[in-house]
Amino acid sequence: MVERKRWSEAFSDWFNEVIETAGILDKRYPVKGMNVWLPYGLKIMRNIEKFIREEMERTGHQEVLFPALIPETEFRKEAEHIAGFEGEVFWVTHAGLDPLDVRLILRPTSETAMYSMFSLWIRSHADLPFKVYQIVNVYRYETKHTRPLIRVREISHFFEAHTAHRDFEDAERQIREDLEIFDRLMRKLAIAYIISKRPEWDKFPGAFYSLGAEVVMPDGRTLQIGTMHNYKQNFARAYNILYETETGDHEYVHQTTFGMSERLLAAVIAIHGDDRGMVLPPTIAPIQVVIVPIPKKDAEVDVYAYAREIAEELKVAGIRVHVDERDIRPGRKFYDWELKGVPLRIEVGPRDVEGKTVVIARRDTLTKETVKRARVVDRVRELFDEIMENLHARAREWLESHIKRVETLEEAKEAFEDRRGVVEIPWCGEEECGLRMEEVLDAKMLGTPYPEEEALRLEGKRCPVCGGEAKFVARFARTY
Ligand SMILES: Nc1ncnc2c1ncn2[C@@H]1O[C@H](COS(=O)(=O)NC(=O)[C@@H](N)CS)[C@@H](O)[C@H]1O
Ligand SMILES: [Zn+2]
Repeated sequence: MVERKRWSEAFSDWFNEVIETAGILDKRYPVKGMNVWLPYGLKIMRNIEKFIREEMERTGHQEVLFPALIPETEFRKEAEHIAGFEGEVFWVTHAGLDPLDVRLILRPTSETAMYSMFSLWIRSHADLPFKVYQIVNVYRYETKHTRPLIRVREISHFFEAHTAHRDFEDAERQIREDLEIFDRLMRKLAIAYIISKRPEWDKFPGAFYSLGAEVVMPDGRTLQIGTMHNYKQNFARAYNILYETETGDHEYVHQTTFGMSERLLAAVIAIHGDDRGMVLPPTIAPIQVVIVPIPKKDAEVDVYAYAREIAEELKVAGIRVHVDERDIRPGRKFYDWELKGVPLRIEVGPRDVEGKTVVIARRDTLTKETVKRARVVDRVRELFDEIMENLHARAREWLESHIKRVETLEEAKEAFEDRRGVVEIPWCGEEECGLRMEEVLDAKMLGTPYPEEEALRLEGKRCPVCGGEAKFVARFARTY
């Protein structure tokens, strides 16, 4: 197994270098926190979005597209939401030379753009459940250290699903559906994750509760790669979103949202990558198989024709394949495609042409095997499945080896010094004890495991701050 770069000083350098050299983003754009998507990176992101759209289709969410500019009057309707985002929005104050009479904000997320329209669109129980989503760029004036894909000021692939329901129970059903959608998506990316219910003091502004999905990055810090929020009727009251019930009464709808972004790609790059660069799951790789002809001078066989014939057969089989005919050394080609994370490389030399064989090299295990020409398509497909299994197993092993259950703050501090990751501590549930633990550990409380039943084994356990009976397991981590 190739030694992975683990710790922050190596990992963040590795990450920034891969983003640049593998052709994902160009960070030289002259606005801080805003980057240019390069063709290869954009193709990967589009493949991820394809799976998101499939899930939206499967679960009856309709795609919409809202304006990016929101009038201040709309933005200021829900008190908690304003408080949460006021310091994070970009303002548009002029059109041409004229100051605007109503200032506009660039959407940081689209609740305040959508919900006045929901109020016009939703009239009756027959309109519910109402389920829409969009994948757009949103803008947040992040003041912490910006990082490509991870913490940007223009989130260029912001997925936001917004739903409305007749009651709390149906909104809860939607949250369960979001968790299932997310789990199916994570399987496609071979990513292992945990879901935590955010503490009261760290919910999404305007939410009744928030769930966060976290992965553990190679430097041991966690990255939030998805969130689901139950808003109850908080926004419906502020935006007057009412529906007529079967008995003719009028009720405020219950709402939820579900959000993800290009952080999904950050997680794929970070978690599956190794010292040679990216390792892409075949599900989202723009090129799934690269064929490298290896000519020998004065050998009369034509390795290029053989390579093209194999490429054609793979293409017809629906596999994304590329023949690298550049006039450079094969070793240089191997380097380039390994950096770009292409899951399989097929090498063909004169001996392969004569023997009707090919050599297939796996990117995830860096192993090679010789395969009969006639078996190429079948073997490639088998290897894709093996690679997905292997990547998912490695991701799960990594995650599970970075979650530690302790009983005291001292043990927690040791755990963080040792390998960071997620530390689970018994907790009484009182806010001041939670905040105290964050302070002592210099870490954020991710929340409590969700669904709760997974986490018990608390009998007799005490809160390490107040000594009170522990009712919850609290998760802490150093986060991005
Ligand atoms: N600055 C950022 N850069 C990249 N991704 C981000 C950034 N801020 C948030 N995200 C991602 O966007 C997801 C949704 O953002 S959020 O604030 O948690 N939730 C919302 O905005 C809700 N309205 C759901 S759409 C987060 O889970 C996180 O994965
Ligand atoms: Zn306590």
